[in-house]
Amino acid sequence: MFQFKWLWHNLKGDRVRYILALCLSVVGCSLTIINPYIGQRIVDLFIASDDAAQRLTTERGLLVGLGLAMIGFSLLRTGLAYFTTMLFERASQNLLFRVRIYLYNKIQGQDMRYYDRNRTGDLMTKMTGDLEMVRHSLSWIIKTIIESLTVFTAAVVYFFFIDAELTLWLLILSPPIGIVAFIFARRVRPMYVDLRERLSQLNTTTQENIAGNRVVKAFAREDYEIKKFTEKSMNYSVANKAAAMVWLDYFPYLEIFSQGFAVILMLAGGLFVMEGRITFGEFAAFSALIWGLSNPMRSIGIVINDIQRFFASLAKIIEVYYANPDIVNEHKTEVKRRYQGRIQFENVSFKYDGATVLENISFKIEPGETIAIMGATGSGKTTLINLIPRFYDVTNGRVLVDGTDVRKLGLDELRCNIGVATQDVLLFSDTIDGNIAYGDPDMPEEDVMKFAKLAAAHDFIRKMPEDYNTIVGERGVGLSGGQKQRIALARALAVQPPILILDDTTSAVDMETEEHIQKSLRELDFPCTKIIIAQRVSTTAEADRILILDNGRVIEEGTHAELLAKRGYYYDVFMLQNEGIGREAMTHGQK
Ligand SMILES: Nc1ncnc2c1ncn2[C@@H]1O[C@H](COP(=O)(O)OP(=O)(O)OP(=O)(O)O)[C@@H](O)[C@H]1O
Repeated sequence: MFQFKWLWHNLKGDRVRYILALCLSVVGCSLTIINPYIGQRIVDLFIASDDAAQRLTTERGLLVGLGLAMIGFSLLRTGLAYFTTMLFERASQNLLFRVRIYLYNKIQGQDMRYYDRNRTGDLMTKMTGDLEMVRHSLSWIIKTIIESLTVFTAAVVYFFFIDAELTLWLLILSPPIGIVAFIFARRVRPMYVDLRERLSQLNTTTQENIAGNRVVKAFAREDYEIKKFTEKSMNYSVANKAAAMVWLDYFPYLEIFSQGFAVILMLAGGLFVMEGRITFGEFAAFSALIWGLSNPMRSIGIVINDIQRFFASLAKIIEVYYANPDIVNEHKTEVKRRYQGRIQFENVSFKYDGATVLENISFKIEPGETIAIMGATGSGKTTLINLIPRFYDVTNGRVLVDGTDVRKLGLDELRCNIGVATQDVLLFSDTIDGNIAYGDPDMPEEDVMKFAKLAAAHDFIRKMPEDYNTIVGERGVGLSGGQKQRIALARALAVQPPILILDDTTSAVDMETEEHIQKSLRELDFPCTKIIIAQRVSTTAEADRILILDNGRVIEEGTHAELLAKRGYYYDVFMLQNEGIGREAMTHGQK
């Protein structure tokens, strides 16, 4: 079975430990028949025999020996159980650790499309609850199954040796129990698949709510969110109860059958003792071991439930385990080169799941040039720049960096050559220093400060309680939008990339600060091609060229002056943004 093959594969390094644990479990559980056997001897020799009183004096040594053997085997079994539990725990925890790291690497290695399709809450469930379920299955469920089967088999074999007919009478109950268990398992399985899905929805809602708590508060939608969460929680709870209730449908039958063992033993065994077919001691041995037949039947429901949970969780983990990104680093390089920064788009088109977003785009950027991209919201600006570091691959055409198709460059080399400040600023829960030096953790503090100054962030950082060592909260909590943008800019500059991409990075900063940033960008002390997405004409005016995007097409291209002269989209935006100034100038002119 594929799932077990997968487990076996991932037990690599702990296989010997795990097999040893299974073997010791079998040995330990087989020993359960020894004490009933000793008990049988004691009853037959020293309690039920005609000369029992005499034996107590003549064979006292044997009695003491049997008593000590009972204690000894009990201790041995306890010791084995302790040791095997330890082995199971170690092996399963090691597997959990290995698989978790592997899955984390897998998730890290996925491309943007994967993140578009998978919800964070679902991925978190896979990395936590599902993995823990698999570990639990390995250390507990499989162990329980093996132990139950061993005890059951050992008891049956021992019973056969004592009396085959009485054993067959007892085993009469096994087929109906097997049938009930089979029907139960078939009915409950889809319920656990559904349950797992509901858990993932619950976690997604929780994650989105916590991450988006500011929006919730800003719109005073706490009640709505609580209601939404309660609904998801209720869904999960209802599904859980439904699964538990199914078990209750079958539980009475299994319980009755399990108790039936004791009844059959009492009736048939009693008759056999009266007929002299078995001794009192043998009857006592049956009684002492009958739990070995009934207990596995009792726990069958719990085990089946856990097995279903295990399969539902394992399926989810295997999904991540074998998910392969479309964009992979096929051209790994030993040494990462520094690019010149020449960029070319050649008839590039791009679709998101069938929807065309960019169409036939061609342009060229020479090393060191600054290109501004402007266009209405949703026109495809972010999508366009996402194609340069290969966050997505083109649908048609080519994106070339330094004359080579980006698909033929080493992915890590390519990305190391590009500094990006994204539109949604994400800072890590770390110090400001750690955030700026994210691309190069060994960066000296003076350099961190240098880049903070270039990004106009130094002054406000200085005013923070612990300067550069101030910890910013998750996603940069504690900073204003403009401050976050400036730290993100410093982070992008700090890698001194030959290609710098700024996606609306100065939208939240004031004009004066923007002026400072623009001056810094003009005077960078390393060669750098800059692509700046911006909505403000003040940001784009000084670019070497401006591209205007509309509905995924370049509709205008040229310098500030050229585009103004064209009197197209750029001119309209310019007039709109400078309406006041324009009117004033006209009034002055008329005077
Ligand atoms: N991950 C995605 N999956 C599917 N469609 C997407 C995805 N990201 C963007 N789109 C769609 O692609 C189009 C272009 O989006 P894009 O983010 O590139 O626009 P933009 O010009 O950067 O907009 P803005 O100025 O608002 O940032 C939009 O219609 C958007 O809905």
